[in-house]
Amino acid sequence: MEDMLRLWIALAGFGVYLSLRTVYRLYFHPLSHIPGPKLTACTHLYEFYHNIIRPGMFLFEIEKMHQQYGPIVRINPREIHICDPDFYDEIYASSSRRRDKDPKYVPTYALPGSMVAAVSHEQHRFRRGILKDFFSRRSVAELSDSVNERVQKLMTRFEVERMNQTIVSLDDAFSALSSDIITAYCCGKDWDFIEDENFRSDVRNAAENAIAFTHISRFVPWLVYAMSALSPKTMAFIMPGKAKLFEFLEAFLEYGKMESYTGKRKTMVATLADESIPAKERDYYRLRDETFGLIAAGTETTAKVLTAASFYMTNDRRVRETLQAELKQVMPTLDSRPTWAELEKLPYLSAFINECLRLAYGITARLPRVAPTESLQYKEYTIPPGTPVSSSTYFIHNNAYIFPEPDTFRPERWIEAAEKGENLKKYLVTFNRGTRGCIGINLAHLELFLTIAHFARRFNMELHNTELEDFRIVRDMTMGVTRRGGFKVYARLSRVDE
Ligand code: HEM
Repeated sequence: MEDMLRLWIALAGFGVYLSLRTVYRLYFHPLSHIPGPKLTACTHLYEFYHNIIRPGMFLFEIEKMHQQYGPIVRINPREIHICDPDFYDEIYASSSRRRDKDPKYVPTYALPGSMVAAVSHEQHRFRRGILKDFFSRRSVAELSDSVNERVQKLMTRFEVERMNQTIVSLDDAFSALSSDIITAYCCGKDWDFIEDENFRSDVRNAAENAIAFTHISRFVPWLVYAMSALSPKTMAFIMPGKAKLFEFLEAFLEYGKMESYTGKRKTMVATLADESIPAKERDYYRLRDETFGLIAAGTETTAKVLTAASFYMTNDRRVRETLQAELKQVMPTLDSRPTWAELEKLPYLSAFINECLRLAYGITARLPRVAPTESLQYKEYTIPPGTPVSSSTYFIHNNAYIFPEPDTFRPERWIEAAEKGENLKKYLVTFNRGTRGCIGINLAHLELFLTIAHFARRFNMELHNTELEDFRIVRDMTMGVTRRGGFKVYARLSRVDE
């Protein structure tokens, strides 16, 4: 009887706590003046339901909130989403202003030792500073020959598939290419996935595992730390793809610490492990997470844009013919080897790549940033310091005011804007912006220009089991997911006439 009484008192106490918390969140919380549904202001369960029970659907709920409440909404008790492209650079500000990551959001990446998961501005700056020279325009340009070598290897492989009239899974092929490029740059050697019969990529499998856990990791953050410490056997049971990659990485980490890539430049791994770095910033978990993060970030994102490119150049004959006609100017024969700089000067190729970047989105997740010491002012709303604020790429790239008929693939929009003196690129945020934006943007551009140019100059395609609907995003699992998972293109290749 006494136990029952205690239980009732405990339940009543909990009920009072929840009621008081609800009243506080609704009427006294520093964000109580921000528009949005009462339910999202009161509880995280709304997001839990729309991201875990209905995996990856919260992004579309945010879209509905904006339709009802306007450009600024409180999407959960402690977070704001702003759908106004002209406010983007305030949220994702450059180095003169401090931007932290949200500690409640970084478990999404399940890589606590990486730069992408560093919460404070200072820790991030330190981690990014170690590697930033590898990704400067000059360093990446020096990498051109080695990237070109791998692109040519893939083209030779495609030539064999063409002669055999095989149906090629282009997304697997591009994933093999991008993971070989970044692994070699990072660790000093690659897995040679391009030569694998099925373009098998353990990086791709690991990324798929990570995507499946992305929202769960955030709601159950201790899982991330528990997973990091799992024995290889247990990890292999829960996340076979990630376990396999970690297994490979161990050997690569050892190799990368000793070997230099070009003879004059150290590998990224060796640089991360250098004795000048404080010991706790170069332990095994830190090296493993950073390397995994670099390889995963450099693989699926780039491969996704290349896959989209292969589809859009085939889906519209006019696009393909315009692209091929322009490419012939710098690639008079199928064996021509234009430089990156020469390709960048081609207006239609550049416009085509921008349009692929727009509709591939990169990351659809909302990527919150925190201004720790600064109040942000959005119209009449003051956002207090310490508030996580975000603006999803998905909404900016689909903004019909900036990109009329946003669902239509139309490279000409970039050329027309340039002719009118409009800076449309300001609204292309596939790589995010500011201090925490993509470090790999130059490398991604190099890969996109070289691969698309050589592929489009040499091959035409007949699509199989692939249509426009396969490129519509139906879920946000950090990466945008379609009805059949990632972007997939199946095609039979044929040769372009000299
Ligand atoms: C088309 C290809 C790519 C796209 C769309 C893309 C997109 C992005 C985005 C949106 C972010 C911000 C993530 C966040 O805020 O949490 C990011 C960060 C990052 N990206 Fe990329 N990326 C691409 C290619 C690459 C490549 C080739 C690399 C090479 C290693 C790379 C490495 C990274 C790293 C390390 C970060 C974390 C940067 C930081 O926290 O300072 N990315 N990328």
